Parts: sequence; structure tokens; C-alpha cells
Amino acid sequence: MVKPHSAVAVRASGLTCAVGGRDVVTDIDFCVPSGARLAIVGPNGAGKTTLLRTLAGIARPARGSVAFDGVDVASMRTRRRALSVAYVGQEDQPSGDLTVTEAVGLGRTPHRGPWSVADRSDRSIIDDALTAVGMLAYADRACTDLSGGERHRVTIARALAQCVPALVLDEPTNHLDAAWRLRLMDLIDSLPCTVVAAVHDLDLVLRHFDLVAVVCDGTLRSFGAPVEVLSPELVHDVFAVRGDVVGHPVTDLPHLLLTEATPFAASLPKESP
Ligand SMILES: Nc1ncnc2c1ncn2[C@@H]1O[C@H](COP(=O)(O)OP(=O)(O)OP(=O)(O)O)[C@@H](O)[C@H]1O
Repeated sequence: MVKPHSAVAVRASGLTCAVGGRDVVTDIDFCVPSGARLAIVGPNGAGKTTLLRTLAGIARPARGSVAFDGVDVASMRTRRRALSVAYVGQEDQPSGDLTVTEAVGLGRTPHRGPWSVADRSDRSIIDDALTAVGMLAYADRACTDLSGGERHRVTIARALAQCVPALVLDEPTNHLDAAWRLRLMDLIDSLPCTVVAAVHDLDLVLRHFDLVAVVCDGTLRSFGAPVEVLSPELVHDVFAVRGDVVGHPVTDLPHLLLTEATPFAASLPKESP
């Protein structure tokens, strides 16, 4: 099993994130305790990716700051940042020219000195990461010869091999089939690091995350425990759907059922006479 280094607390303070010269989310304040899992939810275009990229230090904040255990991410040198946080984007793909092992091995780069090659410990971590995502049997295959879901699992494995105290994942279940969606969530549950992930499936948020941040209309609409935040009223206001928490008939665990989306056409401007 891959053992990321110890977890960090992630704090956003007065954070405003911009893309294309436009502020997308403003004045975000929250703290994710060390080792906790935060889901970021919101409608399409709400600014989740923009916020995640800023949290991971890939984009600079327009205003405010992000700190890992009190250290400003924007002040970190590239290597220090790569030892602190791994980011997997929504559509990130391993480079086509590499084998699966080589692509996952990129996660070990920040841990090595210049000109050094992967040692036995690196190879063991790479194998563990591939095992965790069910891709060890594909280790010698070219990444070009993989399906979309398999490539995505390799990208997740690269982040696991980075062995960092914070993982930032944009839609981690993208491209995955039903079993791998659940396996990946169980894997994320088992990691000792802090996890921040944008997630569209609110039912997964309810069952797998300690905290949820709802981003809507450019602000942090709500933050807290999923079972408290994802009320029918909020789900209706933010997502324009009906959301009911119901007990699973076999396990009795709470699940969020989404039904009755407000027709989109109803919110289009009427044609003038
Ligand atoms: N490169 C860009 N230049 C200008 N505007 C952009 C750019 N990328 C995204 N945007 C806009 O910024 C806003 C936030 O985009 P972002 O990708 O952060 O949303 P999101 O919540 O992750 O959406 P989704 O759920 O669809 O993935 C959107 O209105 C989007 O159209």
C-alpha cells in the first residue's frame, strides 16, 4: 500500500481566484484539518477547477492566500510544492510516449536528486501505486494503448507515487466504471493524507467526505459536514434538483437521491413579442 507522507492542514484565507483576467470565486475562507477529506461541489462553471488549481499552487491567487500547515503555497519553490501536493486535473492524461511504469515514475521525480534514476524504493512505490489502481498488469504497456479509464487510473497512480501530504483531485471518478468509482473512493478513504476534490456526485460526497464546500455564484455558499450542508433546500437552490437523503434498504447508510431537475428551458429569457 502506498503510504503518503503525513497529512497537512489546508487553509484558504480571503482567497479570490481568477481565470482569463476575471475573478471567478471571491473571498473564500475555510480550513481543512490535517487528514480530512473536503469535497468541493457546485454547478458547471461555478469555479471549482479554478479554486482547486489555486489550492494546489498551480495558479496564483488574485487575492488572499493558501497555506499548508501555515506555509504559503505561493511562496514555495517548485520542488517543495511537488513534495507537498499532487494535483490531478479533470482531463489529465499520461504522456503517450511513456510506458505505464514510466508515467507513474514521474511522481517520484521530486524525491530524487538531479541525474539520479529510480532505485528499488522508487520501483516498489510505483508498483504499490499501480496495484492500488489495478494497473500493475499493464506496467510495460505504452500509455497510448490504454482506454480512457485506464489512462485516468494511471494518472491517479502517478499522484499516489508522489507520496505527498495533500492530494488535490478534479473529478477523480471521471472516466471510471461503476466498480472503479467505488474502489477509488475506498482508496481515497484509506489514504492518510489530506484530500481536496471537486465532485459532481453528491451521493459520493455524503458517504466519503468529512467536509463539503459549496461554491455558487462566485462565493462559498456553505461549508461543513455533508449531512448538514446538503439539505434539500440547498440542493434545490444550488443545483436546481430535488435531493432527498434516504436510508439504503440493506445497509441503512444515508444516500442522496436526486430527482426532478428544473427544466433548463424554463430559465431561458422569454422571446419578446
Ligand atoms: N481559460 C479560461 N479563460 C476564460 N474563462 C475561463 C477559462 N477557463 C474557465 N473559464 C471560465 O471560468 C469559470 C469557472 O470555470 P471552472 O472550470 O473553474 O468551473 P467548474 O466549476 O470547474 O466547472 P465544471 O463543473 O463544468 O467543471 C467558467 O465560467 C468558465 O467558463
